[in-house]
Amino acid sequence: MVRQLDVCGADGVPSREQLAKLKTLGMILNETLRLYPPAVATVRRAKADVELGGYLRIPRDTELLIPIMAVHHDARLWGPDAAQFNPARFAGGVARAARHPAAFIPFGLGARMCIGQNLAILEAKLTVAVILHRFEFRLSARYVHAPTVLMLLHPQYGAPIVFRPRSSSQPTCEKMNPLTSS
Ligand code: HEM
Repeated sequence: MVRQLDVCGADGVPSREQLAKLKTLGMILNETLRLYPPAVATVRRAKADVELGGYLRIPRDTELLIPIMAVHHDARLWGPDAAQFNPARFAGGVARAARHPAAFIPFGLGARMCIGQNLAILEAKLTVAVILHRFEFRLSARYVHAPTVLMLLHPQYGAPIVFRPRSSSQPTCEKMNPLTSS
């Protein structure tokens, strides 16, 4: 059961402990994007003949599929627990989470990487914080784990979640709540 994430004190300023909770939330989101990247692959076309790593010659105009999902699940990069949900692997930052600094690529890489990356992460953090401010929740017993791809990765049978309103005696976070602050 997910219970609580107060992200600000009574004065609206996050404490050290609350900042630590936000960092943990970022790690959880990263680990979710690692195991279940919504964009499972991206494509690049070589503008010129190029040699990769000294052993692979790629002729101009070749299209390359970059398998984001496979890179994120590669045990050579992520270690023997690559298939496990372990947000702690991001404790030292994204670049140190795997054996290669560019192993985590849910938003792509380089000049054409996702332009909405920061917005997407901010939205996700705010959404979780606002939900946790008002509800406790847990996965429904009806949930079936069946990630599948239809353009994007998504749960084939949905992700039913059971919400329970939190008691009103909990501390409030009005100043950081974009839905209620003026
Ligand atoms: C979790 C949310 C999102 C994920 C996982 C995601 C993922 C991606 C990926 C993998 C690419 C291709 C990057 C590459 O080939 O290197 C991409 C491109 C792009 N994304 Fe996102 N994206 C997300 C949210 C958003 C949002 C919120 C916006 C806009 C507000 C956005 C706008 C774009 C645009 C415009 C491109 C094309 C960039 C270019 O070609 O220069 N994305 N995204």
